[in-house]
Amino acid sequence: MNNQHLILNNVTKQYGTQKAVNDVNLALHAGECVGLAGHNGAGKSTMMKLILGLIRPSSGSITLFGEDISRGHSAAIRCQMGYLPETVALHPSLTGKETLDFYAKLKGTDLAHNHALLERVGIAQSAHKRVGAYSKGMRQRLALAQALLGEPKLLLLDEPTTGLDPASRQMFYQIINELKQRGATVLLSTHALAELDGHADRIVVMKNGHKVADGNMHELHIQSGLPTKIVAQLTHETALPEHWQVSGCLKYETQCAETEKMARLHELGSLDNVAQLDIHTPTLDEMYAEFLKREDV
Ligand SMILES: Nc1ncnc2c1ncn2[C@@H]1O[C@H](COP(=O)(O)OP(=O)(O)OP(=O)(O)O)[C@@H](O)[C@H]1O
Repeated sequence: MNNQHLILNNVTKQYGTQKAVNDVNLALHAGECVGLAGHNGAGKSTMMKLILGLIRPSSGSITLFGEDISRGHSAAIRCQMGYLPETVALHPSLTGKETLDFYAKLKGTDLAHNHALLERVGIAQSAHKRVGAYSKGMRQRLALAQALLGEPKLLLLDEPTTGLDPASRQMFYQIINELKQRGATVLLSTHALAELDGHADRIVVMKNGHKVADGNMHELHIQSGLPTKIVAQLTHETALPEHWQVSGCLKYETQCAETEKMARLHELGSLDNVAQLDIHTPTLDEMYAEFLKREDV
């Protein structure tokens, strides 16, 4: 069975002379959480709007759940999607429950599930409070509940954790995990890159409308070309190749491409020779900075 929920095939979206999304290819699979990173204006929101069918591609095609949606979505496809926009405008005089009921009616989902949904995002006790009296975190939780209506198979979240406290972020990623386990696909854009480590299965980096990197942490490390640093404290004097530099008493360090790491470790010989070993891989922020330095786009 094809587990690709979404396929973007050479998708470009042009406004006048500017290409907000430029020849992007992307496939998202069932049960996958993909982080979408990029500076302001990189094309992240435009990509989400294209997937949602709010705008149409200037060229290229988009396939969602096996259906070509480049010229519009069917109602059946729309029901399988959930969207949390970057800025959520909720009516301040409605209560949390009334707000969710309103969106459920729009989406045609069963209102009977709404209380459980409010419980799931942790605001059931404030269900009858006016949204105008909610904190920013509570409003974001309510907006997330709205996006979860009807158990969507594809969830698009535009900077969902901005302004959330650590406990709310944790709850948020817990819900994403549950969705993934049920086979849903999550595409999440963020500026808080470090947060994606451990939560996103893959990260896509956008620059000036182009996709400049795509992969899991290990693949991004290889794509970035940044070195891995290995520091070894040995138990006794050992002859090592000259790319190992002395950095202390019986302490050696070397830098190499990620793909050479295992070969370098083998050079240390038996593990009995090694008292301590530290392997430093670049952080996601360092890799991201490296991708954005590239001048080819
Ligand atoms: N409707 C529009 N008309 C003209 N230009 C647009 C339109 N929408 C987006 N753009 C341009 O397309 C580029 C990409 O914008 P987009 O909103 O997709 O970026 P983004 O990565 O989501 O940025 P941010 O992180 O600031 O939300 C920007 O240069 C923007 O000015």
